[in-house]
Amino acid sequence: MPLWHKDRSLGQVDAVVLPGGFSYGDYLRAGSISRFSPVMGTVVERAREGMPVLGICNGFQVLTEAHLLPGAMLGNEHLHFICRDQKLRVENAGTAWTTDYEAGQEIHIPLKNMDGRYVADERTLDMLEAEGRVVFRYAGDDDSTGYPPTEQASPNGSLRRIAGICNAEGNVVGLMPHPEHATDPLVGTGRTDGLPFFTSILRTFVEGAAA
Ligand SMILES: NC(=O)CC[C@H](N)C(=O)O
Repeated sequence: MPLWHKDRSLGQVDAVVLPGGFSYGDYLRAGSISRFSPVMGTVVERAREGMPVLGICNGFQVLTEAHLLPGAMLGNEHLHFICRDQKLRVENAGTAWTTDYEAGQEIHIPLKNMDGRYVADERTLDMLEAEGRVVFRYAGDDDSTGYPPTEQASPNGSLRRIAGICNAEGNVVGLMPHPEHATDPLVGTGRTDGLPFFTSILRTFVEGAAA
C-alpha cells in the first residue's frame, strides 16, 4: 500500500520500499529534504527496530541522508545522467532483501540517475567491507554506451565500485540500480534479475510466519 509523506503512521505495513524518482525536485541534494518528511521519522524508528526497508535510487539517497545507511551520494563523475542496463555482482545474499540471490552471482539491473556516486571515508568503507555490508558491486559495462573503459567498472565513480549497501543488521538495504524495473520481461531490460528482491522479502515473512 502507498504511504503518504505527511502521515506519521505506517498503518499495517511490515516492510517499506523507498522508491526512485526526484523527491522535492532533488533541490539542495537528492533526498536531503525527503528525509525530514513526517513519514520518514516513523520509518527510521521502525527500521531501527528491525523493520525491512529497501531504498531504490532516490530511496537510497534518502536513506543516507536519514543516516540509516552510512556514506553519501554525489553527482556522477562524468556529470551526466546515466541510463543503461548495468551488470552487478551480488556480494551479500544474506540480507532480508537478497536471500534469493547467490553470493558471487552476476545480474543485470537498470541504472538511471544523476547523483549515483557513492562516497564515504576510508574508515567507513573498510568497515562496510569487513562487515560484509557491501551488498552489490558494479561489475563492468553491459553495452556500448560510449563511456570510456575506465568508467566501465564503476559507471559513476562510486568508491570501491559500491552499488548497494546494508545496515549492520541487514534489514535496511539501499542501492542505486532499479530492481523493480527488472521483474517482468515486458518492462525494463527484458530480464527478471530484480525479482529476487521481492521474493526474498516475501520469503522472510512467509517463513517467519511459518516458524
Ligand atoms: N532514478 C532515480 O531515482 C533518480 C534519483 C535522483 N533523482 C538522481 O537523479 O540521482
